[in-house]
Amino acid sequence: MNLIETLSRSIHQHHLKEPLNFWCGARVQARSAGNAEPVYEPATGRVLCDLPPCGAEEVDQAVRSAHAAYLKWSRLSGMERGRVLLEAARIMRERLVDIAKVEVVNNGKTLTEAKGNIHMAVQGIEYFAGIAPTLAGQHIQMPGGCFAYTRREPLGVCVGIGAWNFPLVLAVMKSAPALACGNAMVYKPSPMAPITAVILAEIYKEAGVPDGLFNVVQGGAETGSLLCHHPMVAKVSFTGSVPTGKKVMEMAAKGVKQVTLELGGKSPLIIFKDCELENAVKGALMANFLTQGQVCCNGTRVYVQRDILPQFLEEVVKRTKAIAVGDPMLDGTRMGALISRPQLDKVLGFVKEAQKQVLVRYFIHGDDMTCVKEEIFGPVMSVMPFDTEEEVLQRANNTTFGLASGVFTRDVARAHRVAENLQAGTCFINNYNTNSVVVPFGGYKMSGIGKENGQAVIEYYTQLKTVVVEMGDVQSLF
Ligand SMILES: NC(=O)C1=CN([C@@H]2O[C@H](COP(=O)(O)OP(=O)(O)OC[C@H]3O[C@@H](n4cnc5c(N)ncnc54)[C@H](O)[C@@H]3O)[C@@H](O)[C@H]2O)C=CC1
Repeated sequence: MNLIETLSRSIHQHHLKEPLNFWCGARVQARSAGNAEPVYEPATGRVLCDLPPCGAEEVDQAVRSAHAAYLKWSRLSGMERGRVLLEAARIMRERLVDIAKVEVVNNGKTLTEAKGNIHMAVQGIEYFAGIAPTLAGQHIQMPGGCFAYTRREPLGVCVGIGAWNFPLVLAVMKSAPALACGNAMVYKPSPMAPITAVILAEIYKEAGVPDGLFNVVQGGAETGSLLCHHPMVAKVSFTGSVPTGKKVMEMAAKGVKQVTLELGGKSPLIIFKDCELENAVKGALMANFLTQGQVCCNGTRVYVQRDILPQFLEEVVKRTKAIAVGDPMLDGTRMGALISRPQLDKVLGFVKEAQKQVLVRYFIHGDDMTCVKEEIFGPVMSVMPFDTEEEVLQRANNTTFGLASGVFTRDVARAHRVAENLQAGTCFINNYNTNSVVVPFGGYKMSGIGKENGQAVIEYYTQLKTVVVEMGDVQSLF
C-alpha cells in the first residue's frame, strides 16, 4: 500500500463526527455556518470539515450551562468527584488507540507519540481524581479559645483556551484539575485541532459528570475574547503564543479574573564535556524533535562545550538524517507533518534566514541570529559552542523567555548549581522533556504565569476562605 492509499484509509476509518460544540451535555450545532474556516488534515492537506465559530449567544449558553452544573458539582465531596473522574480515565484508557488515531488525523503527529499523549491524559485524570479527596483547609488556634479555619473552595466557571500542538492533553491538563477542585469549565480548542476536545466532553458525560460541567465552544480569536470577557467566568487558563497570552491577560484584567498563562519558550540545553555523550545526543533529539518540534518547552538552543562539539555534531546529524519521516499513522514513523502549510512556510523562512545570516557570521554573533532568538515551532535545532560555565549561564539566561532548560554533566554539584542559576520554570538534568502530570509545569519571565500539573496547580483552581470563630463574648470598643 502506498502513502496516499494508507492516508485515505486512515481518514475513512476515523470519520469525523459533527457538530464539534458541546454544552448542556450534548453536541450542539453552531447557530450560523457563516465565517466557517476549514479544518485540515496536516498529513495530506485535505479538508476534514468546516468549522463555524461560536458567537456571543452560544458562548453565553455554554457559560450558563457550566454555571448550573458548577452549583451541583461543587457540593459533592472530593471523594465523589474523584470517583467520577476515575471512571472517565477508565473509559479513555479503553479507547486510547482510537482517540490517538483521531489526534494523528487532526494534528499530524505520529501515532507513537499520540498514543503516549493520550496515555499522559489518562494519567492526568487519574492523578487529579486522587487529589480531589485530599483538598483540605487548615485549623488555626487563636487567643481565648477562639479559632479560625480555612476552606479551599472552587472558583466557579473556568475557561480553558488551548493550542493545537497537544489538543487532548491540553484539554485534560486544564479540565481535570479544574473539575477535581469543584469547578466547571468551558473549553475552546484551537480551530486548527478542534476534534478531540469534544471526545473528552463525551467521556466526562459518560463517566457521570452533571450536564454542562465540561463544555466545548469552537472558534478562534473572537470566540476566545468573548469567553475572556464573559462576566460569569472566574478564571482563564490559556496555552499559546506570548502575543495572544498578553491579550488574554489584558481582557481578564478588565473583570479582575485570575489567569494561568502557558506561553512560548526558547529554552537552553547545556551540554558539558564531561557528559555521557550518547545520552546527551539522545537528549538533544528528544529536546527538539517531538511533535515535529512544535513543543513549547523544547530545548532549541543547544550549547555544547567546545571540546566535544565536533563529536556531538557528527552524532546529532547522523541520527537526525536517520529519522523516519512519513505517514504519521504508521507505527515506524518518527516524524509526521507540521500543523499547516503556513507553519511549514514560517519554519522554512527561519531556516533560509539562518543560512543567510551564517554567510555573514563575522558580523552576527551566533546568539543574535533570528533562529536562536525566536520561537520557531518546528524541527530546527540551533547548536552553539561555549567555553565556561559562567559564560554559558549568562548566554542561556539572555532571553525574555523562561519556560524550561536542561543540563548534561556527570558532575553532580555542577548539575544542581546550573539548575539553580538557570532562569526557567523547569530544569531537566541528564535528560529532556521528561515532563509528567505529577510535577509542576510553568514558565518564568514572559513564558507565563502560574503552574499546571502536580499538586501546585490546586492553588490556581481554588480560592481560600478564612472562617474566624469567636468562642467568648464580643469585646466592643463602642
Ligand atoms: N508555546 C506554546 O505552547 C505554543 C506556541 N505557539 C506559537 O504561536 C504561533 C501561532 O500559533 P497560534 O495557534 O496562532 O497561537 P495563538 O496563541 O494565537 O492561539 C492559541 C489559542 O488562543 C486562541 N486565541 C487567539 N487569539 C485570541 C484572542 N484574542 N483571545 C482569546 N483567544 C485567542 C486561539 O484560537 C487558540 O485557541 C505558533 O507558530 C507558535 O510559534 C502556538 C501554540 C502553542
